[in-house]
Amino acid sequence: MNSKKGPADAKSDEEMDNGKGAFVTGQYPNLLERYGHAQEEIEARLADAWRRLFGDDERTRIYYPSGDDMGYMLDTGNLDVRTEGMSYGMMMAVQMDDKALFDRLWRWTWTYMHMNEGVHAGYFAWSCAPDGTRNSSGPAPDGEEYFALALFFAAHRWGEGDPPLDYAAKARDILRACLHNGEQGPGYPMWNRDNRLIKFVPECAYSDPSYHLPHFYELFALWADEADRPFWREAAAASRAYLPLACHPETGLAPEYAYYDGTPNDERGYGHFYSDAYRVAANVGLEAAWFGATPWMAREAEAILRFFADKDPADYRRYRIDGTPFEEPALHPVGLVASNACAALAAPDSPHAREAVALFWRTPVREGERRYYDNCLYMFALLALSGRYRIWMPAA
Ligand SMILES: O[C@@H]1[C@@H](O)[C@H](O[C@@H]2CO[C@@H](O[C@@H]3CO[C@@H](O)[C@H](O)[C@H]3O)[C@H](O)[C@H]2O)OC[C@H]1O
Repeated sequence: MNSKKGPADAKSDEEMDNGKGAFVTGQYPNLLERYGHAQEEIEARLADAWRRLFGDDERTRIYYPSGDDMGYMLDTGNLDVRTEGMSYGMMMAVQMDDKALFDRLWRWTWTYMHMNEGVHAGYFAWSCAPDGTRNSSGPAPDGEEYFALALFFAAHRWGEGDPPLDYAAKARDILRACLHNGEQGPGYPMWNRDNRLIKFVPECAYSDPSYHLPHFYELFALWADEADRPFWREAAAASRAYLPLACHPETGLAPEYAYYDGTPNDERGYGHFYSDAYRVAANVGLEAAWFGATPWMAREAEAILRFFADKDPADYRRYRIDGTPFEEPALHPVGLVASNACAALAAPDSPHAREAVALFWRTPVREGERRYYDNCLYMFALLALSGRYRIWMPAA
């Protein structure tokens, strides 16, 4: 891996796709400051959002302590606990250097969600009730990928502890299951071993564009089992090649689910730009902050920013990826505002980047029943736009 190459030094798409690995910048753009906010103001906003999400404000909280040493993130709209939310909470906690919170979330996850046996052994049940009862024995791969990276970062910030706080060992176990389940008995890998694309669920043959995190896979290529490192490097390249196929060239919108050739998958009625898909903009933004933007990433960010520039969040809808609106309103407009703002990291000079970030800055965290997903995307956006969403490397 090369180092000290900043986001300004945009790489060609080929350079990112050649399987040789991306660049660690070691520097994180603070777009909020660049766009005129004082550092104290930014810190205050971060602290306030953190309090609202993880404190005891019943209007905005999404975290609930449980017993002496556990806690969970509640999907307040569905009244369940999801691997998505638990892994997001862990990623937020490690970025904010809150080990106590991280450990509470991980203990809950390990106790109630981790599966030791059955066809999905080594994975985590994607949805549980707040008392820990499983609602499903199936996993959702976006949880596993976030768990793995959050655990590596925890190991690098705080060191390995006793099981289950042996973070890096657990991260490697998860990634091993993700690639090798099914090789010696029943089960399915979470990545298609031939095309190297992440699946929507292990037993299906299609993908969810918002699950593609090439910037995570570059780091798995450094820290996973040695034998699997080449796969992770290739998975990063495969995802970078896949996203341009899945995202509409004019609007930048991705469908929730897509086939391996990128075409929207309407089989289950989710081949449109809806909740899951909002994360593509945030992912592109974070990848740009970490490793720089390829020309495609900059074009993709510009397209999304342009598409939403003349739209009022109160009127956000479900859209076909060509931009045709449905009557149905967006379920998570605050999350969409937040993710769109992140896209500015890949195109900071685009004419709509400042407006998107200003809109986010004017938007408060969400209150009410549907707040969980919005507020997760909100916190990630605040971290990314302030240069506080970072790669934690192993101590030298
Ligand atoms: O069928 C399930 C499938 O639903 C599950 O996917 C997880 C849940 O949906 C995704 O995020 C949701 C986006 O919409 C918001 O309204 C929800 O609050 C979010 O949770 C999430 O990324 C997936 O992990 O995966 C397993 C399948 O069996």
